[in-house]
Amino acid sequence: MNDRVNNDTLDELKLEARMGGTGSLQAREVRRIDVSDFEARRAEITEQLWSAAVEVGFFQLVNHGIDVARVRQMFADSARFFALPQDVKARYPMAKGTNAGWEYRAQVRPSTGTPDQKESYQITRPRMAQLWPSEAELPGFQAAALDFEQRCWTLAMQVLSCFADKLGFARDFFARAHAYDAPDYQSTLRLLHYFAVPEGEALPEGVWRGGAHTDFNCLTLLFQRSGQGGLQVLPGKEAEGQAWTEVEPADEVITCNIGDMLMRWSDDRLPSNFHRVRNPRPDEYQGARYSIAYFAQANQGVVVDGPQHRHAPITAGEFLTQRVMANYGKY
Ligand SMILES: O=C(O)CCC(=O)C(=O)O
Ligand SMILES: [Fe+2]
Repeated sequence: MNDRVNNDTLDELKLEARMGGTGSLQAREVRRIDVSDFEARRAEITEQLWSAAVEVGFFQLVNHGIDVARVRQMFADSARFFALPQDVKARYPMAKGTNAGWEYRAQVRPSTGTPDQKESYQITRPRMAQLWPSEAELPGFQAAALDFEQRCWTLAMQVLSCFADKLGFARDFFARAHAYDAPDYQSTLRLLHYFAVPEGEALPEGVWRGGAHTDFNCLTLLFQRSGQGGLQVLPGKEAEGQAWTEVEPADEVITCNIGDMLMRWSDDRLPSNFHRVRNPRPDEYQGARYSIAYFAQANQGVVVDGPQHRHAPITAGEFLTQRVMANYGKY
């Protein structure tokens, strides 16, 4: 590792550690970008995605081609998974650093120092040996999840192809960097379940459903359910101000955010952004919250190197290891 890379990591960690406070709230427009008729409207869509990404760092896709019935089915499958007995889920544990398998109240963000009030099941296709629940435990689950994951990849690659055009890369540059059938593919579909808060109870100060963080990857597609709010975001360029914006959930839209890997790959033109999931207030729906995230992150052996080489080249595999180490001190 050279000095420049080390400094990047330290600066990011310092910033992350400062993000644990409540901050303030600020209404901001969350741009909705219609991606229907994608090939015919590519030029227009590219401009809209690029300006939302550069100016804000998060945005929403509508008419994105993943049918809402399919999204709802995936949420139903996710709920079926999390409803399995604990000892069944425990047969499919996530090994550290693999982004594959089940974890329970385990993720501690540097911003909070306390475990997020959630469980998750992550699917990273090449690492799933022994990690799929059996057909007897959860009929149809594996096939449905794989189908959904592939749809997410296709959509993420469409969005990234627009960024490739603007960055001066070949249009299929990111699709090759995230090659679907490669053994070192490491993009992840993550099912999330945030626990219900018992009626009349409030979680203690400093405990979050999801502590503030940036994502490490290139692009995140985040699916949320109407009525299950709590996501708050901070535009990348305004991180220091700590004025958070609430994102209203809706079944039909996909909230996207830029992650640290694409920030680096774009020579920092596309900012990653902090986000978090707050606890429900006593006057709000306090039941369980489910969300689904697809993290597009380049295959392990691919070298991340921006068009203007602002940062030292690094493989996507090393980059992720470094981010995990910086945040958690171990891999
Ligand atoms: O559940 C959400 O809305 C956000 C999840 C998230 O940010 C993550 O898993 O990285
Ligand atoms: Fe995230």
